[in-house]
Formats: sequence, C-alpha cells, structure tokens
Amino acid sequence: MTDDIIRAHDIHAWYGSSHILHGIDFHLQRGETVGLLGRNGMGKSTLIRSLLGHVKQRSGRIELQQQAMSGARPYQAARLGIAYVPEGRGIFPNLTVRENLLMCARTGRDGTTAWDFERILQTFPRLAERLDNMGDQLSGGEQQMLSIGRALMTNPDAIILDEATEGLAPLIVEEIWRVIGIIRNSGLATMVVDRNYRKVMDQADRLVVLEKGRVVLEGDARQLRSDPSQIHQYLGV
Ligand SMILES: Nc1ncnc2c1ncn2[C@@H]1O[C@H](COP(=O)(O)OP(=O)(O)OP(=O)(O)O)[C@@H](O)[C@H]1O
Repeated sequence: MTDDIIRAHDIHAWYGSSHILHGIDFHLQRGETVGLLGRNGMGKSTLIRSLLGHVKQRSGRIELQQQAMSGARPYQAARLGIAYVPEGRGIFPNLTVRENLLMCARTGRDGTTAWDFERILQTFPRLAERLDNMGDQLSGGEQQMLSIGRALMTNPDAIILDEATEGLAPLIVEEIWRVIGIIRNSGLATMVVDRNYRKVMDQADRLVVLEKGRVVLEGDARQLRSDPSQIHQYLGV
C-alpha cells in the first residue's frame, strides 16, 4: 500500500499533432516536496496539466488518492484535495481579498481545517492589510499570494505551484519562497516548478528533471545538491 496522492504511469500528451510528453512515470507522496525541473518548453506545465485533467489529449494511467482517474476532469482532482496554483494566477478581480479567500473555505478530506482565514492572514501579512481591496487593485505579487492563499483555504492534501514567482520583484519572490517553506513544513505534499532551480533544490525532498517530455533524472534532492553537475547538465547552467 503506497501513500501516493498522485501516481502516474506512462503518461503521453499531445497538443494537436505535437506529441509533448513521451511516457512519463510520476508520483507525489503524502507530505513530501517534489521539485520539477527542466528548461523552458520541456513539458513541466504539460505534465501538471495532464495529471490534473486539463490536457484532453493524453494517455497513460493516473491515480489520484489511490483512485483510478485516468480520465479525470480538473474539478475531480480539486475535490480529491489536490490544489493547483497555475502560472498566471487565477483570482476573481471584482471580488475583495476577503471574498476571494472566504469563497474557497473548505474542510479537508480528513475533516480538519488546518488552514483557516486567520492562519492565511498570519502567513500573508500583506493580504491582511488589503482585505477590502479588489483583486484587480493588487500588485502582481499580492495576486500571487492571494492565489496561493485561496488554494490553502481548501485545506488540500497536496498543492502544486507552477512558476509561483514568475515575473515578480525580488523582495516579493523572497516572500513567496518563505511561504513555500511554511507550506512545506506544515506537512502538505507540495510540487514546485520554478525557474530558480537552486531554490527548488533547497526546498525539495526529491527532484524530477524533464527533457523533451521525458524524465531524464530523478533522485533525492540532498544527493543531487551534493553533486549538482548532473542537474547543471540538463538545465544547461
Ligand atoms: N496550449 C498549447 N498548445 C500547443 N502547444 C503548447 C501548448 N502549451 C504548451 N505547448 C508546447 O508544449 C511544449 C511544452 O510546454 P510546457 O509549457 O509544458 O513546458 P514547460 O516545461 O512548462 O516550460 P515553460 O517554463 O516554458 O512553461 C512546448 O513546446 C510548448 O510550446
């Protein structure tokens, strides 16, 4: 019996006639942090989107929370406690910060509410100062925090962060990484994609590297940190 929240075997995905993923095996265990690395266009977002049912043209076996979900739709993944913070946010611009958060409030699958409104405001002091602002009055960094806050309000078992720091100012980027550390230490299973591979390596327990839609390297983050030459080779840094 495994404790995998996501388990996938031989995933292929296509956009039209472009074959993007070529037989990927992937898993995310309860409580672990996995960093997904790879240069631009190697298929990281497509893998996430395939696992969660956003890419229709896909094949392979997917289990979410140990249930067969190969044909899952995005709402089913969300119901199974897998929260997704996509690249480019996804908040309601015409609702206030408070409304954006409260509309997501949900009890976790285990019946507990570890992440409630108060805890979100403690975690994101900037949001606490902007509760009555509309979503579209926030800076890009604040919108990203709100997006992560909304995901946490659902009390998920896993959270997937795709390029959460993309395009943000350095101070805000630091703030987002601080929050990713808090999320990780809270025991929530986390999957992180980010251009800053050093930060990903620091935060992750396990690393998975994609190249042209295939897993080319996978391993314990501590080991790969001690000899980063392999990572450097695939990331071209
Ligand atoms: N909606 C789409 N339609 C057609 N092709 C797409 C689409 N989305 C992505 N692609 C292509 O699929 C390939 C993989 O893209 P993907 O976004 O998964 O890569 P990535 O590793 O997440 O990189 P990035 O950091 O640039 O987002 C790329 O060649 C990209 O151009």
